[in-house]
Amino acid sequence: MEDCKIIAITNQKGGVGKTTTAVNLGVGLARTGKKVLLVDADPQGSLTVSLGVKTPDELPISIATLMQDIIDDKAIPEDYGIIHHPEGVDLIPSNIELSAFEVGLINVMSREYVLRDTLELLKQNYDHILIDCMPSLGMMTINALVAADSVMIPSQASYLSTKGLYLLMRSITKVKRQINPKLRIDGVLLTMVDSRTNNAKTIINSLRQTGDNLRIFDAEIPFSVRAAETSIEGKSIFAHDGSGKVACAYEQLTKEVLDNEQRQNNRSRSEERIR
Ligand SMILES: Nc1ncnc2c1ncn2[C@@H]1O[C@H](COP(=O)(O)OP(=O)(O)OP(=O)(O)O)[C@@H](O)[C@H]1O
Ligand SMILES: [Mg+2]
Repeated sequence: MEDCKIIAITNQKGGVGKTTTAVNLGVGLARTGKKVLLVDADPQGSLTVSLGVKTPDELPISIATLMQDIIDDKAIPEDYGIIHHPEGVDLIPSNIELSAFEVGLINVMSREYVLRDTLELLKQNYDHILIDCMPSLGMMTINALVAADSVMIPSQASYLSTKGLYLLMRSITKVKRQINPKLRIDGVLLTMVDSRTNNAKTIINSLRQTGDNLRIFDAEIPFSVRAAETSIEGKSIFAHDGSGKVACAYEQLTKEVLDNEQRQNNRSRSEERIR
C-alpha cells in the first residue's frame, strides 16, 4: 500500500482525550474501509486496555520488544506481536516495560529514529498508523514525532494554556527543523467540550496568540459519560453508543481527516507537476 499516513496523537498534558481519540478515530477510519494500525506509545498501556486487553503487563510482546529488536538488528516476523481487534483495527500494545525501555534509549545510537525504523517495516500493510503518545515530551514522544507525517493535538478547551501549547510547539518545531522536515501539524482537536461553558472564541483567540496559526478541527468532541464507559468495555464508541453525539463527532473527525488528506495529496501532486 503506498502512502501510509502516520499521525502522532500527542499532548504532554494528561487526560485530555488522546487515547480515546486514538481508539475512535482508528475505528472510524477502519469503518470507511481503511487499514489501520494503532500504536500504544504509553507505558500506562491505556490504549491497549481500551482495546480489550485486561492485563497488558502480562503480554509477552509489546512496542518495547519490537523497538528493542530493531535496535538489536533482529528480523521481526510478519504480524509479530500485533493484536487484531474485532472492530477492524490492529494494535501494537504497550505495557510498563516501555518505561525502562525509554530510559535505556538514552544510550542507543540514533535513539530518535527507533520507532520510525520499526514502523517502516509495517507501513506497507496499512493506510493509517495512529500513535497514542504518553503525557510527556520525553524520548518516546520525540520518537513518535520523528516517525509521524503529522500531529494531532487533542485538548480540553479549559486546558488550552498558552504555556503548555508553547512547550509542545517548541518540541514539534525542533523535531521538524532537525530531523523530520515533512512533519505537519494537522491541528488541535477540542475534546470533552461542554457546550454550556465552552467559549470557543476565547480559546481560538488565545491559540492565535501563540503565533503559530494553529488549525482547530471543525469537529469537536462533546463531553459524555458514554465516552468514558467505552474504555472499560474494550470497545469503540461506535460499538458502545453508535447513535450518540460522541460517535457522531468522531465520525465527523474521521471525515475531516480524510478530506484534509485528500487536499494534501492533491496539493503535492500539483506541486510535482509544476516541478
Ligand atoms: N468526550 C469525553 N467525554 C467524557 N469523558 C471522556 C471523553 N473522552 C475521554 N474521556 C475520559 O477522560 C479520561 C481521559 O481520557 P483519555 O485517557 O483518552 O486521555 P489521555 O490524554 O489519553 O490521558 P493520558 O494523558 O493519561 O494518556 C478517560 O477516563 C476517558 O474515558
Ligand atoms: Mg492516554
